[in-house]
Amino acid sequence: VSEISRYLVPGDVFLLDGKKLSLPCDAVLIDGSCIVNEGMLTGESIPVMKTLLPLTESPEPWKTHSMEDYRRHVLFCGTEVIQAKSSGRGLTRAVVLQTGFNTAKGDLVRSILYPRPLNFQLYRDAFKFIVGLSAIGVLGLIYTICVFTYHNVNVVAMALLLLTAAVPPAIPAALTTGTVYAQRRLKKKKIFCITPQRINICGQINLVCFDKTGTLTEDGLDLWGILPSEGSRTPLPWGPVCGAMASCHSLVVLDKKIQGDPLDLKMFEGTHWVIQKGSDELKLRMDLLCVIRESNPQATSLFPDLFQAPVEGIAILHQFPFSSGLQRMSVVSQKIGEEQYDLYMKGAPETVSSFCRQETVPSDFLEELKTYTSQGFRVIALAHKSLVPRKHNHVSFLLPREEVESGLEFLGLLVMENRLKPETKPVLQELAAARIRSIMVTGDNLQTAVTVARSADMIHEASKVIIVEASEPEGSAPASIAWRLAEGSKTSAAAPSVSTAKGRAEAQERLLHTSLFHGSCHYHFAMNGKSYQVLVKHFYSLLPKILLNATVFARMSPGQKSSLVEELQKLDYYVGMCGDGANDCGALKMAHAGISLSEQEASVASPFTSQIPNIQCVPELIREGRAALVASFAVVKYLTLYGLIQFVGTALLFWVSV
Ligand SMILES: Nc1ncnc2c1ncn2[C@@H]1O[C@H](COP(=O)(O)OP(=O)(O)OP(=O)(O)O)[C@@H](O)[C@H]1O
Repeated sequence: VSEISRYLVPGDVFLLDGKKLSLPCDAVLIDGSCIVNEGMLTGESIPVMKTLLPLTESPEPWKTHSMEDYRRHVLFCGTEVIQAKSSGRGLTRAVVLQTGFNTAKGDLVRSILYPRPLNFQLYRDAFKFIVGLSAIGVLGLIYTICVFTYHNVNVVAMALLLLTAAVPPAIPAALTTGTVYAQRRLKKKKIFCITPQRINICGQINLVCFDKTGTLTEDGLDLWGILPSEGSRTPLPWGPVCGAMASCHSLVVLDKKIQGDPLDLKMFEGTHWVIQKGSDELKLRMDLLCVIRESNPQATSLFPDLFQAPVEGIAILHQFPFSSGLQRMSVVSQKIGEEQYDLYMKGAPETVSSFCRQETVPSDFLEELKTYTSQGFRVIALAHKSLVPRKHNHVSFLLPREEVESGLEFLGLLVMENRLKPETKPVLQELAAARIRSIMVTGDNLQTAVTVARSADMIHEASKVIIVEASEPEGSAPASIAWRLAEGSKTSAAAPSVSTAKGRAEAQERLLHTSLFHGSCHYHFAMNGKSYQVLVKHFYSLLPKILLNATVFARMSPGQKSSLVEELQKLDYYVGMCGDGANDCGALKMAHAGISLSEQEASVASPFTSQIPNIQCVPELIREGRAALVASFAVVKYLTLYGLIQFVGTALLFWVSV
């Protein structure tokens, strides 16, 4: 494809033969599936699975899907196809959608050539300042014309001399000198920048939003435990839970190494199974990925029950990939040598439980979830369904996702450790000491996020956390907001002791009112994406007051993350955003200074990219921004003073000399 890429036009069909390929255009997959590295686009270097566009009646099926759905079927220009798998009907095929500047890569080049105009006070003031100087220059011009016309001398050259003395032409250059040197220093610290004008803005940042997983906490979370919904808890016997852990992931084998989402990786490692390609021996097509039991004697002796599985392996027939918006992923799989198909789902516990038959969800599900999230664990739920072979034959996985993902059986919870990176706490303390606000914006559970924020010192031990729960209007009831103190918040000693439930509720309400409106104690608001959405829609006038003290935003979708950054900017904050994943892209672009933690040198995702995967880059960038700002300002002051002295001196000379 690369040789003929300049001949490609939208509508052309091309074949992918499985070799590595850097895509020359945006294309939609119509047959087979691909594994792609989209680091250039998202800053995230984990391989992403692209599936074929489902068949629909619509003449333009890609337009009927949401952006999130659409991305799962589109191969973007500039990204790299690592593997292409056919669907058994010949080679993998894709249709060209866009070429040249209209593609994703074109977007990157365009964002470098024509960055988004900056609405920065410094640049606005610099413009006003130059207009002021020009006015002085024009006065000088009039003065010279008057003086020299009176004495009948060559006016033009002299008049221009005075005009240019007042407006130093080097001012724009002076404004960029600081940034050029700062950019060089940042590069040495492995922080890359595609829009150098933003470096000056970094000096003004007074609020930084942080993503949690992979940014504040470690990416490779260790599997802490499994909590099956029924049966004995240790050791884990073969069954659907084991099947889900072995097959419900989007891991791939590249260069003999298993790669993919760190969460998937840890979960799969917990099973001690291995990934292998289909083979004649297994009576499976070569392009199918399967997970099989490993005959590792050491592991077998450690986990005897795990290895007494009545199945040889599981073939993964189809994947419905994970997306932050949906908060879940599922796979259709088949036990090797059996006719039956299985659907396994994993994702956020609240989301997964909503797809399950309610009788299969344990009655203490919410309490168990709270127990683990309040200790700061990351909790994932698993679910399963057997697909009836008669009805769901070999094309079962081509059925719409919603149809397959229904009436599931709840299997249990996976509990993963959420360890803070060693650099997180000192950096957050440094920012707090510099009076720069830190906010956590995450897709994870609210209680987990609050606990992590407390352990990272984002919320001080003595501070209260007030959970804001806003609900949509229901029937005749209008939209409402409820406030409640989060678990672990110390109630004030001054709080009156009330024994009745009603009295206690009233006392708590009074306490909240006092803390909120009379500033008697330090408090932080925390809310989830749903409540944030309701506040934006129904309580917009209250939003600024809440945002001024909100520190934790959990279960935020990518769209809500960028909307939050925009709302904070409306409050005149200079907002920095530091994130690592594809779900942060919108917010990274929206912020005054978006910093993506990525192995890539540049991505369309954000103006700054730090190759060192921790938040130490944030104070570095603010420091360099301030240095650049101060240097630029000092040079501008020097040049202006120099120009004005020259202006006055020349004007006096003109007066004296003629
Ligand atoms: N690979 C995955 N498979 C299934 N569910 C997942 C997977 N990764 C995350 N989840 C679930 O979806 C939720 C949202 O994920 P998302 O990637 O948006 O945010 P996050 O990784 O939890 O946090 P952050 O926004 O801080 O990176 C997670 O809290 C988790 O419950």
